[in-house]
Amino acid sequence: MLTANKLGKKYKNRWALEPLELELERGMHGLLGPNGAGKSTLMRLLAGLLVPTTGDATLHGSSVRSGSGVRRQIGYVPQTFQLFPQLTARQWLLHVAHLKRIGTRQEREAETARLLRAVHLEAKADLPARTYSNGMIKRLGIAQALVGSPQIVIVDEPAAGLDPEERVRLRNVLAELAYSSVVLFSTHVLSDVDMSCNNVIVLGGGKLRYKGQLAGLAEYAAGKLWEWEASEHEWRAIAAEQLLTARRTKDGIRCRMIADHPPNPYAQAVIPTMEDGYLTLISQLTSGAHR
Ligand SMILES: Nc1ncnc2c1ncn2[C@@H]1O[C@H](COP(=O)(O)OP(=O)(O)OP(=O)(O)O)[C@@H](O)[C@H]1O
Repeated sequence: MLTANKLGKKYKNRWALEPLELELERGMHGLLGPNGAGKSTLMRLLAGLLVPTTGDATLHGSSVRSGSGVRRQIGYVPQTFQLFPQLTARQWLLHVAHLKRIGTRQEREAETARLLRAVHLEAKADLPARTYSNGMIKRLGIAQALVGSPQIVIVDEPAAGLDPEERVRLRNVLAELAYSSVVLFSTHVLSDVDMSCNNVIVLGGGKLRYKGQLAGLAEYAAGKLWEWEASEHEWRAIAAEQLLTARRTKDGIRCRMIADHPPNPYAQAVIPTMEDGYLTLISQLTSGAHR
């Protein structure tokens, strides 16, 4: 189990991440939060790549910064992943396996073949990386983090810049890993969390705002989500940022809005999704209600 105990990071006088407590068990954990919320800071602290200002992160009781034994149990994939464009995926993974001191050449070759299969890169394994799509490069980034079978896999924004097909492929790769490892990934794509995670962590303004089951996030919007059919005139009178969605229908414009009270007599309360709950929580932060 990966545990954060009063884990926090300050730059000068400002908390990038206020001290928080977390316990991550095997499975998929989504990390959400607006830009600057502290997601990368948290992930780098958990991966042992940043020195915390307070507290520590531990894996089965040992600090993630206590040495190479623990470090080898944590695979980290940064937002942008640099590789040598002339190397093939196979050459790159063999090189990483060598750096991670994986046994004999034969063992390194077997590990490389296993990982190429795991991230579905076998067909392109012997082509230079400069010929790869963004999605393939991300999958290679994940494969290199998996060399040596770490128990913890931390991925910073795996979905960024990928087309929907590659996103699904990558999500499935992570979901397969989560059968046997702790997988933590950050994203701005709520549907990726909705489709693959049971557990979610929400950061906002450097603070932990929510941790728990995905279903619990929807509760933030319970009784606050309204829908109604507006005329074009009414719709134009509502500030765009107040609406979650506005969809043209044959009778007008179907508006969806978060508000403490019905915005008009025709608005009906609707059952919120996890995305509605997340947006409600974040809108409370920006309005100051949850500071
Ligand atoms: N090296 C640093 N020096 C000073 N401030 C930093 C440093 N790294 C991060 N910060 C600040 O800490 C806060 C959290 O940054 P972080 O990168 O963790 O956010 P994030 O949630 O990952 O954002 P994004 O979604 O934009 O990637 C931000 O206000 C950022 O400016």
